[in-house]
Amino acid sequence: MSESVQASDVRRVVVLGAGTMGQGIAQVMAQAGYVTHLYDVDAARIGRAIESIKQATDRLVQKGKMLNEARSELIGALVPTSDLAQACSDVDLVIESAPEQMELKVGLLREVKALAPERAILGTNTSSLSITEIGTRTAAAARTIGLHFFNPPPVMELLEVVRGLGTDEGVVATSLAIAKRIGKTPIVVNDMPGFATSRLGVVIGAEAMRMLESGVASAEDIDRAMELGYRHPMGPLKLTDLVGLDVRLMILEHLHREIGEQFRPPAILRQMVRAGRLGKKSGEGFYRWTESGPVPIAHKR
Ligand SMILES: NC(=O)c1ccc[n+]([C@@H]2O[C@H](COP(=O)([O-])OP(=O)(O)OC[C@H]3O[C@@H](n4cnc5c(N)ncnc54)[C@H](O)[C@@H]3O)[C@@H](O)[C@H]2O)c1
Repeated sequence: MSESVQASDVRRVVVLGAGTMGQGIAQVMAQAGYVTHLYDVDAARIGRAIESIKQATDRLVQKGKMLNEARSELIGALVPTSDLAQACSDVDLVIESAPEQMELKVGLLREVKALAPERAILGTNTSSLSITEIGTRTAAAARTIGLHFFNPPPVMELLEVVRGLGTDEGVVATSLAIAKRIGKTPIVVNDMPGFATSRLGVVIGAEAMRMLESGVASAEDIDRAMELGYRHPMGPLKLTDLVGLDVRLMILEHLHREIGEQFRPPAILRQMVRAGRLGKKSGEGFYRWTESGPVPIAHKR
């Protein structure tokens, strides 16, 4: 295999998946000056994501948090695309942010590997799946790495860099340099299910759901307990709404299989996902999401 790209040579990025996370990641990468192609199987999602980025950055300009010129450069660096081959033809860094399903991610990254130059780093924003498995099954272990962003990516400071068993140390070093360039603070974590963040985060979220199920307190009071009692910036149920209940369910199912009983998904979570109550993105989860923010709702026990 030829050498993977050095951080100073990274110019062109492809973000795969224009959902909750892909949209924010594309914004962050474009803001740092990378030519950022945003791809999704669902073309309508790409258009919506670009529109949301335009609106979000417009608000930043209005609040004086971003210069108009910086916004224009950011928007100019974004390239919406439905043509995967064209997007990958000269890519240096891929950031896959498709749904949390191993088969889907492996299939997509295999396709990308066949289209991209050998120097390209294959990053995945998976919250819990094995980087080692993804790298092995795409036959690209050395240049496969976890680049785990947090929600919302333009605001959250952490980048969890996950090293698979076969990940090249040069690829880790390049990822750390990229993290600095995009203004994030990286941590390096070895590839274990749920890494350092999701493994702890979903335990609190799942326990909060079980407490709601058994009637310990209302959703807002459970959240307040952690916000005011433990200084969490956001309670676990509100955070689950922000992440997406479907995303949290997929992570819990994976960690339940990999680690054990403490990760068994609560019944209320399965039921809400079946009902299409996915949180902020569907308008309702543990809260109803309005223009002015989350509004408490009563939960049947
Ligand atoms: N939601 C969070 O807070 C959060 C935080 C960190 C990491 N993650 C991880 O990020 C990834 C994406 O999560 P999300 O919340 O953005 O999901 P999402 O459902 O909002 O978005 C996923 C997007 O991927 C697209 N997609 C589906 N199949 C595709 C394919 N074959 N090629 C390209 N695009 C495809 C969908 O159309 C959708 O737009 C998951 O791995 C998740 O675990 C999520």
